Amino acid sequence: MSVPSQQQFRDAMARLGAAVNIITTDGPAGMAGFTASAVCSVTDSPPTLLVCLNRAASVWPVFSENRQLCVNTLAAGHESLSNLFGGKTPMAERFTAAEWRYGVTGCPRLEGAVVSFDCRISQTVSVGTHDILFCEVMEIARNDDTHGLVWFDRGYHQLMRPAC
Ligand SMILES: NC(=O)C1=CN([C@@H]2O[C@H](COP(=O)(O)OP(=O)(O)OC[C@H]3O[C@@H](n4cnc5c(N)ncnc54)[C@H](O)[C@@H]3O)[C@@H](O)[C@H]2O)C=CC1
Ligand SMILES: Cc1cc2nc3c(=O)[nH]c(=O)nc-3n(C[C@H](O)[C@H](O)[C@H](O)COP(=O)(O)O)c2cc1C
Repeated sequence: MSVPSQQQFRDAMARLGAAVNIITTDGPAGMAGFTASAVCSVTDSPPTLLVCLNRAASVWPVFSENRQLCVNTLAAGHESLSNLFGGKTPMAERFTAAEWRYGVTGCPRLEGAVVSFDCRISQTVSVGTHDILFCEVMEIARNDDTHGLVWFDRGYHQLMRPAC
C-alpha cells in the first residue's frame, strides 16, 4: 500500500460532510474574513474550537496579528456569501454583501448565522501548509429559526430543521 497522493486525499476528504463557516477578524491589522470547513470542537473546558487556516491565504497575516476571530456557521441561503469569502474577492466587497453585528471581541458577527462564536486565539500550531488556530470561546450568539448548510461532495446541501 502506498501513501495516498494529494488528489487521493482530497477525493477522500470530499466525502466528509462539514458545516461551512465564515471566519472573521478585526483588530490592529484590520478586518478580514474567509470561508472554512476545517472547524471543529476541541474541549468544552475551557470552551475551545479549532480552525485550520492555509498560511498562503491572503488573510493569514491579519489573523496572525489580531489574535481574535468570530466563527460564523452558515445557514441555508448563505451559499453565495460562502463563495464570496472563499477566495479572490477584494475584502471590502466580501463584507458589503451581508449585515454584521459586533460581540465582545469586536470581530464581525454575521446576522442570520446558525451560530456565532466570538473567540480569542489561545494557541497556534503549524502542520504542513496550514496553521491550526485554537480558539477560546468568549461569547456565543445563537439563531434558532434558521436551517443549516453543509459542504459535501464539493457542493452545498441544505439541512432542514423540522421545528423551524
Ligand atoms: N482545509 C482547507 O484548507 C480547505 C480548503 N478548501 C479550498 O476550497 C477549494 C475547493 O474545495 P473542494 O471543492 O471541496 O474541492 P477539493 O478537491 O479541492 O477538496 C476536497 C476536500 O479536500 C480537503 N482539502 C482541499 N484542499 C485542502 C488543503 N489545501 N488542505 C487540507 N485539506 C484540503 C477539504 O476537505 C475539501 O473539501 C479547495 O481547492 C481549497 O482551496 C476547501 C475545503 C477545505
Ligand atoms: C467551502 C470552502 C471551504 C474552505 N475551507 C477552508 C478551510 O477550512 N481552511 C482554509 O484555509 N481555507 C479554506 N477555504 C479556502 C479559503 O476560503 C480561501 O483560501 C480564503 O478565502 C482566502 O482566499 P484569498 O487568499 O483569495 O483571500 C475554503 C473554501 C471554500 C469554498
